[in-house]
Order: sequence, then structure tokens, then C-alpha cells
Amino acid sequence: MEETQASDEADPRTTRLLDRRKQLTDALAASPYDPILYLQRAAVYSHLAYPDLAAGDAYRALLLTDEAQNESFEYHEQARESLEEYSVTLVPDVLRHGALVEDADAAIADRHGAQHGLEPYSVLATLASARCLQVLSLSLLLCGSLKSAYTFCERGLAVVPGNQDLLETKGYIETVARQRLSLGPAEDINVNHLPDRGVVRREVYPWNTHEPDRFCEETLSFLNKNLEAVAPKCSVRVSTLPVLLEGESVTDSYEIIPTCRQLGLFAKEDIGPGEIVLQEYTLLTANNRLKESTCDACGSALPPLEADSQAVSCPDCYDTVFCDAFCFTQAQEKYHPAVCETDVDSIAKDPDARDIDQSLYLLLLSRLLAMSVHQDIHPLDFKEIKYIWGDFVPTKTNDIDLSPNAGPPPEWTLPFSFKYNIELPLHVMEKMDIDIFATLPEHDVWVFNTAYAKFRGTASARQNPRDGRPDLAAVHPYWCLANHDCNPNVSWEWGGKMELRAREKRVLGGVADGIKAGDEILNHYCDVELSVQQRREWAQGSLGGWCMCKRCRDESGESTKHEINRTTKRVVSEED
Ligand SMILES: C[S@@+](CC[C@H](N)C(=O)[O-])C[C@H]1O[C@@H](n2cnc3c(N)ncnc32)[C@H](O)[C@@H]1O
Repeated sequence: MEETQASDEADPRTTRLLDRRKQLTDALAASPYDPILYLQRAAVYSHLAYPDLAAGDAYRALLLTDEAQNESFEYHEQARESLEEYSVTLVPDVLRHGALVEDADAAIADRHGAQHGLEPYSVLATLASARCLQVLSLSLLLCGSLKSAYTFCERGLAVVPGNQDLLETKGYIETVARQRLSLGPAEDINVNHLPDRGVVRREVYPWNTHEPDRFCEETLSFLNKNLEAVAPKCSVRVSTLPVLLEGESVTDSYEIIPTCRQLGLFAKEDIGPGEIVLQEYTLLTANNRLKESTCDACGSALPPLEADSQAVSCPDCYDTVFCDAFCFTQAQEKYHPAVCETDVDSIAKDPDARDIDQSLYLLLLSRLLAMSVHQDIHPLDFKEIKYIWGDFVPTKTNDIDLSPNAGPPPEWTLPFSFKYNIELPLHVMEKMDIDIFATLPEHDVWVFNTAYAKFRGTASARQNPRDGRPDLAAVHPYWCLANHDCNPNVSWEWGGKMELRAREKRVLGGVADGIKAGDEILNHYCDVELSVQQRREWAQGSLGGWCMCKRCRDESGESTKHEINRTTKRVVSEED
């Protein structure tokens, strides 16, 4: 059973809704094929302002209404029996929305005649599917996933033509689409041009009990124990970092700037120049090319196919190749049997250029899910992701203020699309032959979102040297504890393992004499040869904001001084 940690300051309405969410989650554990329960939980999520989670539940409910309507579907019996628990004359409240019941009755009479003789569960399934499509279209609109919102809205109107709620939602989608596509009121909207990416809340959900206190003694000693094998001369400690800014600021020249507490890697003994600081192997890897000769486990290039090649193929699905016997054994022990001969491998491969990042994160999620299913561990309890940085924002900051004097709405920060956050993760599960209804606690949309937030804060990607497109990604849980600095004291290389090495030469200050005990390990997430302006723009993507390291602040001060001098000279010469 799930525990919910309502914060001390939660208002009574939120507390009530969170309690109701818990009751419905428990009810779903007992009746996982009941679309009405999913719709009821979707309504709670809508009231709590989690439209992405509402869409996730409405989508599962929609799939169940399809199951109920089709005798040949896998969960037909279960979905049908669940609906038979409800009365078609005393329709559940969640289906009574505006004129939906009347519209659905009229649509059924139109299609099958007034004396249709359909079984009550089938009538309820039609009504419930129309409600799912209403919830999906409105919720996805609120998440900014306009194309999917529009598609579900049209599907809804095909079920209940003329339904006022759906027509209104369609109008809202078109208004937002015109704004986002800069179209005039008379211009046609091409559905294929509608944006499908938006943002949702990035937070430790109030009911997420998997998230550790990253600063407590227990966490730090766990991390340090494991770090011994990966980086014996380092320790994990709390680090004080500048607060990242969204853009240019006057604080570059300030003596004191705002800081926050995070984790970082520190040398616990002196490390010589050129010495290896960290070496880390991970199975949390992803490759978005369908035909690419990389090891399925570690992502390194496969050795050439020769008689004495070390490469090993899986004996059951011959297409899956590992660079050597070690990777083969690791894969067999940790994840591969969950995806062997399942065709999961073809999902999200060779994506459009605009979907590259999402495809890599989805493939990382797929690997995590395979590890979780094979090892029977909750996805969020894997040590590979449990302790890593997720760039979460406090729940309170994400809440929508319903009061009449409310300020502007909060800016949510987790990238979202219906396809990558809901549809494809569930599709991956189905291909793995996992029951996506009965395993809700492990495969709920909030679990996927939490994993995505962590991947986005920590994964490294590698570009294919042939065309420069990122096609490999990995999460190295210890490597990613090292913070960024534009004058790094280490350099990194990712082959079969991720390696950090102490620099022999620093970008500033020339020849380096190693890293002293107590110094922080300063990694780099962007190309440190770039100008301060370029580095800061790049860091905005990879770091999460404008870099405020000493080098950036000094160089930005210098470039401002040059700019002032140039302008002054220009003004003076113009006056001359
Ligand atoms: C890969 S994590 C680094 C480890 C992280 N500090 C932790 O607690 O696990 C990346 C995040 O660390 C923070 N960070 C890393 N380097 C930073 C820097 N130079 N200035 C400010 N924040 C930094 C940013 O919040 C960034 O999104």
C-alpha cells in the first residue's frame, strides 16, 4: 500500500484530495482493470493540478474500455466484469459530465437503433470511452501536448458528435495552437504542424516514498561505500553551489552571490596530474540507432567481426550483440531476459531530428524498466537512479493558486509529450509482456516522470562521429555527482567505462600539479574552449541555467568592460 506524505503546510482541500488519491490507488491495486476507478483518479489529479497524471489515468481507462468492447482482447473478461459492477441507470458520477450521458445515449441509438439490446457493460464502455477522450483532450492541452490533445478531441467527437465540452476544448486547442504557431484567425491549422511538446511539474510527488534524503548521514555513507570501488581517492560530500540564473544578470561582479546545497565529489587524498580519478561501468545505456554496431550493454563500439572476435551474441535473439563475455553475463544477470525476443528493440529507433533527446530518454527508461522487471525491484529503488539529482522543484512552487488574487501561474520545468511520457512507455511494457494494469505501482506515469527528471539532470550523450547526431546516452550514477566548472580539474572520456582523469593542464593557469585532498572534483558538461557567452548558452541546456562559475563571472566582467570601453571610445570619437 502507498503512503502519502502530505506536507505540514498542505491546505485542507489538498489534503482531502491526496487522501482520495490514496484510496483510489489502493482500490486500483485490488481492481486493476476497472476503467471507472482510473477515471475517478484522473479527476482527482485534475483537481490537484497534475494534468499529465490525469491524462495517464484517462489513457489507461480508455485502453480498458477498448478491452471491454473487444472479445478477442487480452483483458476483455476482466474489463467487462469490472464494468458489470456498475449500473447503467445509476451511472457513476465521474461519467456525468455536462450532457455526456444524453449525448452518448443518442449516439448509441443512432448507431444501433433505440432498442439496441446492447449489454449494459457495453453501453457503459462507450460512455466511459467518451469521458476518457474528454479528459485526455483537456489535460493534454494543459500540458502543451497540442497535437495529441487535438487527435483525442476529434476521436471524442466521433464517439459523441456535437458534444459541447469536446467542442469547447477543440476551440481552446485551436486558440492555443494559433498563438504557438503565430497563425491569424482565418488561417487553417494543419494538425501535423501542431506542437506536441510541453512542460509539466518536476517534483518529488507528495506520495513518492522512494526518494531518499540526499544529505542525510545514511545516504552519504551508502554512496561513499559504493564510491570506494569506482573512485577510491574521492568522497561524496555536500557542496555549496551558485544558484543558476535564467539569463544575464548584474550579479556577475558581486562578491557574494546566492548559493544552494547539493552534492559533489571531492578528493580525499592528493591525486597526481594525469591520474585516473574515477572509472565507472553502467548498464543504464541507450542507443537510438536500429542498426549500429555497439554493445547492447555498455554502449561501446563492437570489435570487428573476425575469427577471434570477443563479441558475444545472445543465443536466443541473435541480433543482440555484446562486446565481450563480461557484458553478456552482466546483461543476462541484470536485464536482458526481460527483453529477449520481444521486439522492444525496434521502439524509438532512428527518430526524427526533433525527437532525438526524447528517444534517448525513453530508451534509458526502457532499460531501467527491463532491469526492474528482471530483478523484481521497483524502478525508483535501483541504486543506479535512487540517489541521483533530479532538479526537482518544491511541490508548493508548482501548485496552482486558485485564489482570486493569484499571481501568474507557476513555470513547470519537466519536458512532456503524450507520446514519450505515456504512450511509448506503456507500449514498451506491453511488448515486454507486462500487464500494464496489474503493475500500476511500478509503472504509473509519475514513476516514469520521476525517472525522466533524473535522466534529464544527469545523463551524458555521445554524438555519432559520422553525422554528429547524438545516438548514445548513459547514466553513470557516481560520475554524475561531479559538478561543472568552466576551469575543470578533470577531463572525461566515455568508452566501455566512464573515466575521469586529473588534468595535466588547466584551461586557466596552465600546467596543473594535480588535485589536492579536500578539493572539489570539477567536471565539465560543455566545451570549455568556447567563449563565455557560448559556454553560458550551452550550459543553460546541460546545466539547467546560466553558469556562474568563477571563470564565467570573471570573463563576463571582462567582456562587459571591453564593451563599455568600446562604447565609450565610439561615443568619444562620434563627439569628436
Ligand atoms: C549532474 S548534477 C551534478 C551533481 C549534483 N550537484 C548533485 O547534487 O547530485 C548537475 C546539477 O548540478 C548543479 N550544478 C553542477 N555544476 C554547477 C555549477 N557550476 N553551478 C551551479 N550548479 C551546478 C546543477 O543544478 C545541475 O543541474
